[in-house]
Amino acid sequence: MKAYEANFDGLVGPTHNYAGLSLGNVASLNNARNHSSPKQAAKQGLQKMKALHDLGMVQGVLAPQERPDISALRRLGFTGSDAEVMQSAASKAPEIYRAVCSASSMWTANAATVSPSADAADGRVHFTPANLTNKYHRSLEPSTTGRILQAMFANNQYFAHHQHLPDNDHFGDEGAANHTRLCSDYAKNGVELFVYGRYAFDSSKPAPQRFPARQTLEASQAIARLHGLTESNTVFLQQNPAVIDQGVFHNDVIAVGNRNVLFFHEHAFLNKQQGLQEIQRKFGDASPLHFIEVADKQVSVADAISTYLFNTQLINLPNDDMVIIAPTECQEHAGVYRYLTELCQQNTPIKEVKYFDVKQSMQNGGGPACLRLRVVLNEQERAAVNPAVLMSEQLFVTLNNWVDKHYRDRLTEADLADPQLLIESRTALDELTQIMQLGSVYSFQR
Ligand SMILES: NCCC[C@H](NC(=O)CCC(=O)O)C(=O)O
Repeated sequence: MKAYEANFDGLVGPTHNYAGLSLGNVASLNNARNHSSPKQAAKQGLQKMKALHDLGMVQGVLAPQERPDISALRRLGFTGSDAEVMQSAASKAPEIYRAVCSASSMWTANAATVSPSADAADGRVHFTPANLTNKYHRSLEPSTTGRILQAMFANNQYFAHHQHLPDNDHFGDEGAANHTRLCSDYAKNGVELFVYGRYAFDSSKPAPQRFPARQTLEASQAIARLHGLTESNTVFLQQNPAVIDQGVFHNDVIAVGNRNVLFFHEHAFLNKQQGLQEIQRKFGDASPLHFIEVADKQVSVADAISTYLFNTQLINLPNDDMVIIAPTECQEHAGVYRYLTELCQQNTPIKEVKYFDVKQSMQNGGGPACLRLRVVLNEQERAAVNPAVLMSEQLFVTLNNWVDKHYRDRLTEADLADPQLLIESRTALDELTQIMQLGSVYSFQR
């Protein structure tokens, strides 16, 4: 049976803002406290989704989360009406308040790890929401993410949903941002590559010194067990601690894979040669595997981080050409633009680059690849997906109108404490759950 790679992009939420919450993420810290435009951010995301849909891809939408997260504040001892909770947290604990306002669920590469049915022992598609323990603002996401995924992939004949890993740094898990799958054909058994930043239970092993490693080996191994993967279709590779210390907070800032291509920077991995050999051995030789390695003298790690050359989507169009979906920052950087232009003329499956403006997201360290969760689906599985979450001409128009109706053009830190913002956000999400037929996934609806 034919299988497709579907991309589920995060719809940017109404509180999108720049709060400088992510130590180790250069863009997040550099843009801290700038004003944002939630409306523009949501529309940039919708444009990318619609463009991929128009290219003939299966494109879906993942709903945003409820922010500010009032239940998180109540759990921390803030009391009174919702407006009182907001205002007392904003004045007494502004750093906590900013965290509970983050629209960070927009980066759905961190929503979950997904294994296709062709790889899993029980022949189902497996989902494990990421616990995102390393950053408080992101640790608020997994339970709601789980509910949203269950509402989208509701048929347990085809879809298996796991609880997120234990909420502890030992099992720090950042989802698909540290996971990529190589295969000769989406429908066939592939090699799932898990990239981790450190060992949780062995402090003698290499680890970054300056910035946190968000993903542990033990978390990646647990996901592989839960999904029923085997030794022969998994590879665990350590990220180079030196690049984490330069600002590569997820592997998808320095490497991306699709089908028979792994595109990565020279300094991405520790024990690179050994790792690549293992990938090649497990991939087999039924079809050619392309390792496209970018040397530091071609593009430095710093330039990779500022342009997000590797936070690109590698997709196969229906005619089977492989295309790179890149942020316009790559086009604006002379060296990276030259590299990409030359890449398309070489003898690799990559034939073309398409550039998209996702600046509102980029300014928080999220490129095109951060904005999407990949789910490989065969025809039966695809037919079992909640149809209201799949992009179409109609859904594109509906969601643009919905954004126009509910979103602000401009948001500053002071605006986050406005009780009206909570009302606007809940009104918008309540309507969205009807549009996307999700049921009552948010706390305020339960
Ligand atoms: N995959 C991209 C994730 C980007 C995300 N940024 C943030 O949460 C920044 C939020 C802020 O600083 O307002 C992160 O670092 O996890």
